[in-house]
Amino acid sequence: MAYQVIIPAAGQGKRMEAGKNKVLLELNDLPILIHTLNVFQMDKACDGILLAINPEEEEEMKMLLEENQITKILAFVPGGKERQYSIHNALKQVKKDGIVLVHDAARPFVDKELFRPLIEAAENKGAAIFAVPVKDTIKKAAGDIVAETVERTSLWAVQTPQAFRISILKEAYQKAEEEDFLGTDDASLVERLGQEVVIVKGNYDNIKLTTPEDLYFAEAIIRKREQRL
Ligand SMILES: Nc1ccn([C@@H]2O[C@H](COP(=O)(O)OP(=O)(O)OP(=O)(O)O)[C@@H](O)[C@H]2O)c(=O)n1
Ligand SMILES: C[C@](O)(CO)[C@H](O)COP(=O)(O)O
Repeated sequence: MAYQVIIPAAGQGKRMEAGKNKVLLELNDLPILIHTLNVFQMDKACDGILLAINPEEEEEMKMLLEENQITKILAFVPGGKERQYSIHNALKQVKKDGIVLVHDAARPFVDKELFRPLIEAAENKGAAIFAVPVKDTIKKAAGDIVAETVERTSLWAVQTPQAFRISILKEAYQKAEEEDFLGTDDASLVERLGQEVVIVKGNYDNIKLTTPEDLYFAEAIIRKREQRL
């Protein structure tokens, strides 16, 4: 059940329109990055964190981690131009075999109590991802004209963490680099090996903070959690 986790945190947050890396924005007086790192800092099964950062933010990030007693960092690695390249830089530092998770720093509400089935699926089948059933109707378009309504029952909105046997993820990233393939998630690289990827149902709270509206949802999720305490 033990795992290492790669956390990409080197984005620019352009869609958040905050003029800075969105994971440095504060939620409830704590940077989004710290909310996310705390999940893994507190998870006994997490052996270590490999954090991909923008080198220009290294000093600020290291100070935040020290202030918040994040002690499980195995490596700080330089982010790349794309999310995939940031993760690849971190993956190169992952030494031992076993299970690795990849989790967006921009998803602070992930529930570690749901990790067990995800990790067990990766241990048994090699690759597993969190996802939730799509709630909206999805259509393909040609320009602004509907081309097709996609049958919804087989559609999932994919999240992170995504969990992999380290050897499989390394092979997938190697192939993607050799073939100059760029995917929007790690599982898409693994699928290109012909590897089965298991879907494990996540929860709708595990949103990726991407656009300004997501911060409203984030405040509501925090309030809901505070009411439970
Ligand atoms: N070159 C990149 C791009 C993204 N990320 C990280 O990958 C996660 C998911 O990416 P996304 O939500 O797209 O973040 P940004 O790239 O910052 O957002 P935008 O596309 O709006 O700039 C985030 O935690 C982000 O920090 C990264 O480490 N390196
Ligand atoms: C990996 C991911 O979070 C799964 O939904 C998503 O694809 C990341 O997309 P982004 O545009 O890099 O945020």
